[in-house]
Amino acid sequence: MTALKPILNHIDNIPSNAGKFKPEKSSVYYIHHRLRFQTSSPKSLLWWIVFLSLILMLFFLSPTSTTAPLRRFRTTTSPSSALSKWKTEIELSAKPRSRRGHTVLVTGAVGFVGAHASVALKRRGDGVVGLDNFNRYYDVALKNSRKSELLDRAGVFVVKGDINDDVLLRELFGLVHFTHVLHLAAQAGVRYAMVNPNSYIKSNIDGFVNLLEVVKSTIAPPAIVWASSSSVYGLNSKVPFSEKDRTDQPASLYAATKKAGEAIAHAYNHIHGLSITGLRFFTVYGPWGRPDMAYFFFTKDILNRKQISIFEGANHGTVARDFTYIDDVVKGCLSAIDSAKKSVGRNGRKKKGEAQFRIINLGNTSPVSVHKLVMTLEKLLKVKAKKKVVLMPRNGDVPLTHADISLARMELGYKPTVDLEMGLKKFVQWYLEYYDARKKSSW
Ligand SMILES: O=C(O)[C@H]1O[C@H](OP(=O)(O)OP(=O)(O)OC[C@H]2O[C@@H](n3ccc(=O)[nH]c3=O)[C@H](O)[C@@H]2O)[C@H](O)[C@@H](O)[C@@H]1O
Repeated sequence: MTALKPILNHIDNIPSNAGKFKPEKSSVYYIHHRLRFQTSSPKSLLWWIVFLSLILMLFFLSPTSTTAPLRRFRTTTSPSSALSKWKTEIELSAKPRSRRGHTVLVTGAVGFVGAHASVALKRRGDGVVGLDNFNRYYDVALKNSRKSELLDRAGVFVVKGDINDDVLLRELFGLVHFTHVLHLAAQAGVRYAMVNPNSYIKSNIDGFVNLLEVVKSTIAPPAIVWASSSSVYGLNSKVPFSEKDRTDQPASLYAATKKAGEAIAHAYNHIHGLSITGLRFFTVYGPWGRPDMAYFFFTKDILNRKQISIFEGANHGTVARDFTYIDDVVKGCLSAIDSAKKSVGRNGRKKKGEAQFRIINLGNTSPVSVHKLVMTLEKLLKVKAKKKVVLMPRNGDVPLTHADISLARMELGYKPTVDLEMGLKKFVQWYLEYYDARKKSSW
């Protein structure tokens, strides 16, 4: 294993900036030197064959390997024909129906908002390519279902890959001239940051920077629209939350990484002339939603007669969220794409003028308490919940979110139309159908 170390280190240490990649002289020399030195006896020759096969196996199976585009083609067909099929599918999916249509790369395409937004873009005639790493933060079967039942049906091709894989990103941007990137790939969830803090840094900071690095060095960089979060308002107590309010008191690491994302976006806008719009989503919910969110697991637990915890603030203070229905958020994303101005920098060179930079709230602007959320679910599910009221733990949550959406109205013509009762009705209908069908198919 010590002999493997230099090579494994080399694979793990691929720099995030493509173009800077050079094989490390020392490790190549080391292997070469050891090979020459040790192949003198037949026994050591055998060991070296085993050793080299091991390395090759590790190299091709490693999830972060730079051979990502090639690894996809361990199929029955030859690698080159599978590669050209992959490229053709991407090009086909990227093609807008009309000359005025956009060509959008959607990161996090099998995620909740990503899947809905990709389908909406494709349906109205834009070209769409999805990118997603299908990670295991929550049920991968649900992600696969979003792919097969929503994206495949709409004709959106999804590349399986990570935003940290700059080789793959460069390949995609080399293949397709994207006019826009809808960047939704992220580590979501406020409370999970207590369990796995590094995943937030890896996706929301490293991944975002990697994407921006690749985008900024393309010949004609696309405009970027990306998902920030209402959580950046943190301990801000002035309501409703306006984009002008302070956002320097995050209550979770998740919020801190989203706030950092906004600062990073500003730097790339300022230096490289990238057109960037950050959308602060407010507790988005609806069909095909995220199982880690309260409305989703409350539904599951209520149906399973399992106790649920309802958070309340100090002195029995109400905890409430500005729950925003998925269709309203998707409309906001599409308007943000349509109203985005072009980036002004190119080829990584400095900008020639000011590029557009926006941060916009996408909320519902009518907060509802968690108690009311549960009562609505009880009514829709026709099951009484086993409730336990507990003091909101200090692990990322804030007592209240409430969006001021006047900027969204002005910039995007945004107008949310679905209230929590109507939205939950649609969610519950989907939930029962989806899990019922799965139960039946497993019988
Ligand atoms: O809008 C946002 O910025 C964020 O919205 C959600 O975060 P959150 O609003 O905390 O949504 P949930 O985790 O679904 O919680 C909803 C409400 O239920 C409460 N809750 C949660 C869990 C629980 O066991 N009991 C409970 O009362 C929370 O305090 C909160 O008020 C998402 O999970 C984040 O990814 C997103 O960025």
